[in-house]
Amino acid sequence: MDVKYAQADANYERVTQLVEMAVAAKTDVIVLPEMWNVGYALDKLDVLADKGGIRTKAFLADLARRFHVNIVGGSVATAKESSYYNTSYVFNRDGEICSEYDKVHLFGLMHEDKWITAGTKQNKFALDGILAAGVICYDIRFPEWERTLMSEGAEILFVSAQWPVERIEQWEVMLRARAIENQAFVVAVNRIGEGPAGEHFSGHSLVIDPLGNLLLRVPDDKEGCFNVDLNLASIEKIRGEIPVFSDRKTNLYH
Ligand SMILES: O=C(O)CCC(=O)C(=O)O
Repeated sequence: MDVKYAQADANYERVTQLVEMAVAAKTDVIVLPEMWNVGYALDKLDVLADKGGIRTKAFLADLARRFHVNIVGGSVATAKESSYYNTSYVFNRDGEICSEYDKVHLFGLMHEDKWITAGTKQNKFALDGILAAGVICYDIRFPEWERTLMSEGAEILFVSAQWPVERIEQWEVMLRARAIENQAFVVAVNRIGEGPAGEHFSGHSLVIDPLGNLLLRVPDDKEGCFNVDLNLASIEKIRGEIPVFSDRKTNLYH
């Protein structure tokens, strides 16, 4: 998705169009990018942040219920009490909220930490009975965070991002590593388009299997809806052959 800077109405409308495209392809789970409601309009959050996430929660719940589809709702800028957050909501097919996650690792290079308050909670949920976890953008640089989220049986890691093109090779390498080390599918959605200071986001969304193989690499700068089938049955064999979770020496780690 090309997120329009500081233009909430246009972005909600575009998400509706993209969700309609996705459900036409009989999708089970739809994944959105990071901060899709207003982009990184950090100095305008007093006006633009979604207060209490009320608009986004009603919007995603309605889409999920109406189209009977699970939605990993990327993230949006929210205002909660007297602070701003980079918040992800997950809704199941019945339009019920499964998770609310505030981004934990804030990206100092884009001054996110000056405007946004860091979350303190994990993001784990089940969709159609499948255990999964979610993180946002810079969170992927902290493998101990993904390990924490994935160590109790989660099979899919969802990632939503506004990751700039100049570090897109790092994005791909780290995501493949997160898939291999956690023996899990990684579904990573990155926005396209330009930020307010001329930052370029190339998309390059990825779906990766538990062995690190690419199942999908969306062509750069292409907006749209892209579908992949995940063979979840493969996970049991992979984790059985090389049991990294039970081989951990947690007493030696900090
Ligand atoms: O870690 C990076 O290189 C990019 C992170 C980022 O852009 C973000 O978290 O918003």
